[in-house]
Amino acid sequence: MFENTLFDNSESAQGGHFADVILPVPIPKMFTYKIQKELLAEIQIGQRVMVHFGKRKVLTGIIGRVHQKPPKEYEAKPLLELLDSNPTVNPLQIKFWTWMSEYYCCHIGEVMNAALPSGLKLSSESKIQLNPNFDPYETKYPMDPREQVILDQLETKDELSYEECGKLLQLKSAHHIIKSLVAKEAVLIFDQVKEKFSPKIENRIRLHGKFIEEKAALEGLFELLSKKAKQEELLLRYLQMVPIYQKPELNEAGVDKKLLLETGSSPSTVKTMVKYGVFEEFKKVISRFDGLQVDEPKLVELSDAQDQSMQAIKAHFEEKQTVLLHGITGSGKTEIYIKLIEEVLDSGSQVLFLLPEIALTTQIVNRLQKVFGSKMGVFHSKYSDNERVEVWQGVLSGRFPLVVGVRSSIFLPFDSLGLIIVDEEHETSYKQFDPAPRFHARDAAIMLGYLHQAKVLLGSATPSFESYYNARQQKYGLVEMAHRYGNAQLPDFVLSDILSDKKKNLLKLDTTRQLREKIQAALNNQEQVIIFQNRRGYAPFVNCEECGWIPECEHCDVSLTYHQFGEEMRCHYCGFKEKLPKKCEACGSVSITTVGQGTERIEENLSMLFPEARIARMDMDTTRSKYGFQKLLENFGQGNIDILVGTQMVTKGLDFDKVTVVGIVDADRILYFPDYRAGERAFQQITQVAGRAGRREKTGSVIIQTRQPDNPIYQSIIKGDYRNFYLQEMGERKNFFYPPFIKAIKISVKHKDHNIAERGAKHLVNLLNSIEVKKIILGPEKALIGKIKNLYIFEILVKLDKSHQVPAYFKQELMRQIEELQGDKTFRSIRFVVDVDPG
Ligand SMILES: Nc1ncnc2c1ncn2[C@@H]1O[C@H](COP(=O)(O)OP(=O)(O)OP(=O)(O)O)[C@@H](O)[C@H]1O
Ligand SMILES: [Zn+2]
Repeated sequence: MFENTLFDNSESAQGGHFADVILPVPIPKMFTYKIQKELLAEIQIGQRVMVHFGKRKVLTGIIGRVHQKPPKEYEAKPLLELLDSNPTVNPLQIKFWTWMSEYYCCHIGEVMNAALPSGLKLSSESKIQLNPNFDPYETKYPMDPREQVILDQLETKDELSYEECGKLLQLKSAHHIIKSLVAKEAVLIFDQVKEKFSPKIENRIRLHGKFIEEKAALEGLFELLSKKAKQEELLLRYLQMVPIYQKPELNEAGVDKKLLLETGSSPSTVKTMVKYGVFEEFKKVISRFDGLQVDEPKLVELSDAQDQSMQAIKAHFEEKQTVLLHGITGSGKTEIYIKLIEEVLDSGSQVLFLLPEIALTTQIVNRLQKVFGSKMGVFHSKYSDNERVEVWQGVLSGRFPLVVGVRSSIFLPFDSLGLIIVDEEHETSYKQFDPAPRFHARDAAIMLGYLHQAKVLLGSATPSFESYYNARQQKYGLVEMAHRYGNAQLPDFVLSDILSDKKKNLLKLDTTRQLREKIQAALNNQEQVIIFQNRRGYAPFVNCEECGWIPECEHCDVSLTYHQFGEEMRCHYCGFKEKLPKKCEACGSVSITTVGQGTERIEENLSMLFPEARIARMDMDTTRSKYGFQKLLENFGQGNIDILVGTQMVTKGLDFDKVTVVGIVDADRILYFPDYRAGERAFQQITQVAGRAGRREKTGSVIIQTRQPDNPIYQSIIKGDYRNFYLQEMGERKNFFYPPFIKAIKISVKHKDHNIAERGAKHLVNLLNSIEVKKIILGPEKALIGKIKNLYIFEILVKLDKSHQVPAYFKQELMRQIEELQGDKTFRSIRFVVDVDPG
């Protein structure tokens, strides 16, 4: 049984076999449990087990190691139960988790927690409910008496926890009983913290079995119905949809009742035929991935430029693991991805296609779906846990050799990746900020590729400076595409001077004359407009005109954003809400005004300026629902919207024929962010949003509203001069010791007491200074937002020499020092948040 490479047989002591178990909790090590003799033959690395943790808790863990070394500090408890007969997690994944915990300074249990959908992590809090499909009189499975006890109980109670089931049966763990009930489709498991599972259920109709078994019965039926036209028609329709003469087995699954009714029969006809036993009606839980509409695949031929790029990528792959595809907006990178994916799938390997955010998935998923159909699993952040489990199982079973997903899809149980594509690799949403592991999915994907010996393709019109640097250093292959697909031209840029318009009285509701004229022209031609402003809400803050008082959040060091919808002020950091004050709380004046422009106000302004236009807004507030995005984008695509106003969500990946004008309301705001990356980000954001304009025949226009039209960065963007801009910025980064020339680690020290936080941070800096490696330590300094959710925050920035071993050694010492500090009574309750390669 122990062919597994991770099995360690080095030491054989008395006391039998032990398993080191990874538990989903933030503790430094794996916990060791004793393996009962009867489990020994079955146990494998990567299987899920249930174990006792602490006094009362039961948790699901993963077997990480099997050995014969009893733990020194405590007596090993026995495992409670094996949940899997085959491993849920493969050895490559355990290696990947281990790497991630070491690289990003966190615990492997935290990685496990992020990696496994909660549906796979049963705990004493997990619950079961009756499967809505279950009919005690119809089930084909016999139930054993203990199973019956649980089922009886569920007749009167909506739900039972694992613990309750155990008590009911007087068992330490009732898992095997529950497992069997799940297998018999009698119960469903759900996680208490998540909403209860509401399976997707379809009413279906099938012909009664007797007509399938005997042809004569069916002929008899036709005779019987020869005088009942409506019923006969329905029967014929059914036979058209389900060709039982050729394939009798198809009858079992029947057809969706809705579909059958759509062919024109009335519900009462169906009802009558069910009543007389011709048809059977039944319910079926259906997979969320069944029945996805797949259109006819569109055959796409690569252009010469695309073909050359594809050949160049393949040539680089001969020598290098990673290639950066730097292709301008609209150059047609997606079609190249598709061709590469096809080749890798044909060779029998798996492919992972990473996207930064769901906003992007809608259009690309549709495009990929047309080519790859049911081979493709989709994994995004708005999916419910059950859908995640379904994708997980689909990867495990081989149903989905291709997965398109957001950053957490790097954790799926791939075992033979051949290619990983990271689209829009510069995107900041690849970085997870909270909670740990604070990983960057692009960087993690490169490690994942290395573990699988898979190729990694990074794609972007505006590569991150890190990737471009690596490409110029020859670490990655570099392929560049400088022209748009077809005859499409890059858009024309207009730098529209806000101050000069203001002087001339041409500024109306914060729009310059040029922006208004361009929008009007687009509307006249039935073209579409995208307006970008990276602030949601109505106004970024509220202000007393007399004394300058600004309402702030009670729990955070930030001003409250005014949202017109709901007429309230909200904190974007903690969710705190308050009504708009009628009077100033400082001086009592009633002259309260809203200042600045969020997307809500821009939408309102535009509707006053262009009353005939159909305007919609796309930001976090309008896309909360699962299909919020999709609906908005569909509407926009169908031409039901003339102007789309939005936050960074509108800047990425969108590919619509009719967009000819893009307006950037306040470009300067993007530039003046106190961060060494502000320039890089501004270049990326503005280039990306501009890239949505004029992607077909007609050349688009981009209007950048600014107070400083002479700022050289705008010139670089307009000229599309990425390389020069990069070289300039990199000069500064080198001089001032910023990544990629050094490795950065940010440590945030948080506590509800300002003093303790500051003292703890100072103390840590002293300890870190004594670590003997080449480094610069900055801080502690009060964070830019000094308090969030009632915790004061001090930050320490460490800049490390990148040479071999230095960062690894430093991180190890850092974690040790933090652990030691937390041993001190004063500092015990401090939260230390370590962020490696901070965003
Ligand atoms: N070989 C081809 N045949 C037909 N149409 C193509 C081909 N290649 C690209 N296109 C079309 O050109 C447009 C731009 O391509 P695509 O969206 O792949 O660009 P991109 O490089 O991903 O741009 P961005 O970085 O802006 O997202 C799309 O509408 C796409 O359908
Ligand atoms: Zn707050």
